[in-house]
Formats: sequence, structure tokens, C-alpha cells
Amino acid sequence: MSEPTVRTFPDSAALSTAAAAAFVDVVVAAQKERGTASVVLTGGGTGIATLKALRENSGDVDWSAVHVFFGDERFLPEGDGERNYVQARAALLDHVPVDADLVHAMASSDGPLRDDIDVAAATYLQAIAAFAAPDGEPTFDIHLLGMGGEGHINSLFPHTDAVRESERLVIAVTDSPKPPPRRITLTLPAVRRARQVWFLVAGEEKAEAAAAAINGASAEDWPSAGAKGIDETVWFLDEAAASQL
Ligand SMILES: O=C(O)[C@H](O)[C@@H](O)[C@H](O)[C@H](O)COP(=O)(O)O
Repeated sequence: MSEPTVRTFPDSAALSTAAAAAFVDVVVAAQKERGTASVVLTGGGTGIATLKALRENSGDVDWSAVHVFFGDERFLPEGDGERNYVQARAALLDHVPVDADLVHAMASSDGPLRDDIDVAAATYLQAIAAFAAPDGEPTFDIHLLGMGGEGHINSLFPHTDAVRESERLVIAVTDSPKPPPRRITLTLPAVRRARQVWFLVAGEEKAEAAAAAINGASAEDWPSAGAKGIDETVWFLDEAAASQL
């Protein structure tokens, strides 16, 4: 696992522009090397702003050869504007020539898997496993992460079973402290399968959590501390979020 590096920007717009440019570089390099790339998207204001920045300039990315996954999802009806999938479509996916078969949305609460969120989580694991690398271990090129002020990433909140999950890659959460209570999420073991783990974090209310995680706090207390990439772990911060480093 890689140690964190920090990139600081004057504001969140500059942060998103830089993260989008870095995203393009990694995806283009992965496509040159392996033909396809795989990315895990995040919700949240900074994550969605970064997708919008990508829409404006996605360079030489071949969108038809990008597997798109989601780090977590609110278990809500299909078209609900609070779903990360719906927001990612509006910000980016509806505007670039992705292959719909390679966009792996998590289940909705009014779809075929509505009656059993555990089955919905297991089904998402199958979608990831179907994309497994030759050694059977799925690997993502980039996992984008937003972060809450208490350090949560995906739907992994402090002091919960979800953040302690050490084996399963995808789980259902039914008691999220932040609404809605029902969610599906990739776990820390899944995040650690990404070559690049990038935090997109803006605002003073994130400064304490960013400093704790970067300085090696426990994931139990600050879940973001447990998210590390195989090759790189990069914190894209605005000056306010970096103010306690
Ligand atoms: O699942 C959720 O309830 C949110 O999407 C959340 O996880 C969000 O990604 C972070 O709180 C960062 O959000 P901001 O970038 O808007 O601060």
C-alpha cells in the first residue's frame, strides 16, 4: 500500500480541474497498456464537480473502453436525484460516449432487487468479479473518494461494522448514520484494490479529518485513514481542507 501524498489548490474549482486532468492521464495510460481502464466514481459535491470538469475536457480518453463502477450508492428509487448514479450521469456519463454495458450501476430500491439489499450488494460483487483481472483479483485503475467531516468515505462511517469489514468487497449498510439509512458500499478491502486512490476534499469542515487520516489515524476513528492505493494515495485538497496539516 502506498503512503499518502498531498496536492493543495487555492479552491475547489482548481482542485477539480487538476483531478480531472490527472484522471485523463491515468485512463489514457491504462488504455494504452491494457486496452481498457476501470474507474470507481464517488458522489458528493467535489466528486461531482470533478466529473463536470472531466466532461469539459476528457482529452484522449476512449470512453467506450472505460469500466465505470461506483464506490457507494444510496438505496433509493431508480431516478432519485440523490443517487450517485443519477448525479454522475447528469454530470458526465450522459455527455460522453460510454458503453452502457460497461457502466455498472448499483441496484435501486424499486428495481428487481428491491426486496433484499444483501442480494443487491452480492449482485454488485458479481459485476466486479466478472471484470476480475487474470489472477482473479479485481483491480481498479482509479478510485475517487469524497470524504465527510467525520472522515467517512463511500458509506463507511466511523465505529461501524462496515468500516471494520475485512473480507467482503461489497456490503449492504442498513443503519447509515447519514440518511438515507440503506446503502450499498465498497469496503476498505475493495478500495485497496485500486492502483490510484484519490481523495477530492474541499472545505474547512474537512480539515481535522484530512489531517488525522494523512497522519495515520485509525480507520475505526477516521475511515479515510484506511483507504490506500496500491501505487498511489493522493489527497487533492483545497487550502481550507489542508489548513490543519
Ligand atoms: O453518501 C453521501 O451521503 C455523500 O455522498 C457523501 O459520502 C459525500 O460524498 C461526502 O460527504 C463528501 O461530500 P462533499 O464533497 O459534498 O463534501
